[in-house]
Amino acid sequence: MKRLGPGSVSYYFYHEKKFLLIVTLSGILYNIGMIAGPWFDGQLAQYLYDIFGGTRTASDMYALCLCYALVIVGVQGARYVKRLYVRKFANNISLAMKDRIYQHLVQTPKRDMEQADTGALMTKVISDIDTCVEGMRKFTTEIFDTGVVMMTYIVMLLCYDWRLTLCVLVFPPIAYALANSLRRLVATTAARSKESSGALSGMTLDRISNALTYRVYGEEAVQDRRYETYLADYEKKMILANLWENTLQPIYKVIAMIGTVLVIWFGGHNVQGTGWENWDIAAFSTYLACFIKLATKSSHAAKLFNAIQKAQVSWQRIQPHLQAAAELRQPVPPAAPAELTVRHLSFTYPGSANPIFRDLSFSAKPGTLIGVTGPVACGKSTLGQAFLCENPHGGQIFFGTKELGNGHTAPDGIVGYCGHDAELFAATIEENIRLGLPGDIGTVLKMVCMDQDCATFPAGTQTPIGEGGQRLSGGQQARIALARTLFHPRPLLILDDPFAAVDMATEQMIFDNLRRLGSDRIILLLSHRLSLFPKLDQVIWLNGDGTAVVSTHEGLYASCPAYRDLYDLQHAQGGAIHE
Ligand SMILES: Nc1ncnc2c1ncn2[C@@H]1O[C@H](COP(=O)(O)OP(=O)(O)OP(=O)(O)O)[C@@H](O)[C@H]1O
Repeated sequence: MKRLGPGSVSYYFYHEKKFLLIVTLSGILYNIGMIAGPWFDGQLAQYLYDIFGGTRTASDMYALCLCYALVIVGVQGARYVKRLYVRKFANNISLAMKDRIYQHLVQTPKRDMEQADTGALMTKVISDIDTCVEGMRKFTTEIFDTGVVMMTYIVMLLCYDWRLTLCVLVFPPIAYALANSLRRLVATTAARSKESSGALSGMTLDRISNALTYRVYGEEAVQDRRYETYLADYEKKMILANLWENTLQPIYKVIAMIGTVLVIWFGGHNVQGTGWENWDIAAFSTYLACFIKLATKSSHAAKLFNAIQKAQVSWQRIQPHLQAAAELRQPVPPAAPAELTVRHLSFTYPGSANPIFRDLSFSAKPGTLIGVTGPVACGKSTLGQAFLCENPHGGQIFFGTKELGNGHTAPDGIVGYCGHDAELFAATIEENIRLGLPGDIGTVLKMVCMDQDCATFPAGTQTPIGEGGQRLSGGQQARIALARTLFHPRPLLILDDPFAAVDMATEQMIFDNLRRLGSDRIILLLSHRLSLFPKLDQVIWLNGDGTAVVSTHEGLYASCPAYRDLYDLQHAQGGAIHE
């Protein structure tokens, strides 16, 4: 049997089976109890008639009222339980879905996330989950509130007068049919309003994050006008969506209620003894009350159709995220040092005809420091990220006998990565470095020459650094990010321009520390600053046209004019030390 996964709706129903059982039992109790209302209403009318006629006393009426009150308490108690657990059921599903979506989004390759409009994506996904869960909640509730209760009402009406019931039951299906025929329109307008809401969120995020740039370059008025157009579009689409969703409700109700005229006409004949059945006042009142409740319920069915249709549309959009998040990665302990072998590695960005690099092969033993450089935008960062395997690459990367495959293999305990972006978060320095790993961070702080900076902070390593590390200088941010990479033991380190924001003396000190630390590690140093390259064991020069040269500093200096020119230029400016 196929196992239910988070990419299937049934999975969520199945996981909440306990709450569903409680909802089912209390729902059946409540809805069967609902027919007691019309029955008691009819009896009350009859008792009143009998009291005036002298065949009953006031104490009979009191007893009936007491019974009615007790039944109401029981029925409403069941309703309370049903509603409470239906909410719990919906909340749990919403939490489970949001958790999975969150897991998926944080696993999405960073470049993909940057290319997607993150604000719009988040708004759409979260509101799609809400719509979807609302549809599931309504479906669950209405099975009882509409399905079971309508069946009980129909059975009761048939018992009172089956011919009249067949006549009056013609109208509610007309209301259903109308609601059903309009559900696509309702879903489409709702989907458009959601898209517009997502675009507005993206625009808001952009306006806030780039506020300074817009202000400095006098772009504020232009951006504000742009924002206004998004706002106006959102307003228009929201109004349209609400219009289709809510204004048709009274029309459904009127159609479903047309049968009331027949009930009064033919029911009156039944009471007079000239109709299909012989009724007393109680029967007439019960039948009328029951039919009105049935018609009201019928008009609610439109809301159910709309909710389910919208939920289906939302489900189709979030399902791939939920499905993809099904295979969650678990962190594993650091791998042992091993040899790195890269064979015929190639990478081309999706949609591009030109590879960033192709047929790149090299190997390195533990303790090797490899420099990667080349002209501006030659693909250094792209090569570094190939080891994270976030995007599919051609060729093979072996670490020992393990192939770093295409797909998400980053937490395999092999690769440590320090990217261009420090990716610091609003927490203390220590928390940013640790990321949950126990141990003393003092050593790595010394290694990245950050220990003295920390000593000057008011709370030392416990100092909160703000969102993105905004309370630190660029150089401090870069060193904290490097400290984090070094603190988490990995045998293969990819360091993307880690010295870009530090002075040359600090760069030298950190490098010497790296050399000591790297005695059993392989370190790839991606940089356009060549001052340290003479000290590296291997250098990879990316030409920027997809080709590359793998050699040493001396080898490249002798054979690659572009490398030599760049090195000499930096050396002349005091940026490189040729040994
Ligand atoms: N997500 C992407 N999709 C398509 N092309 C991309 C993407 N990211 C980068 N590129 C392109 O790939 C090329 C290499 O980019 P990359 O960032 O790897 O170069 P780099 O050598 O690290 O750059 P720099 O010299 O600025 O440090 C560039 O031409 C860039 O425009």
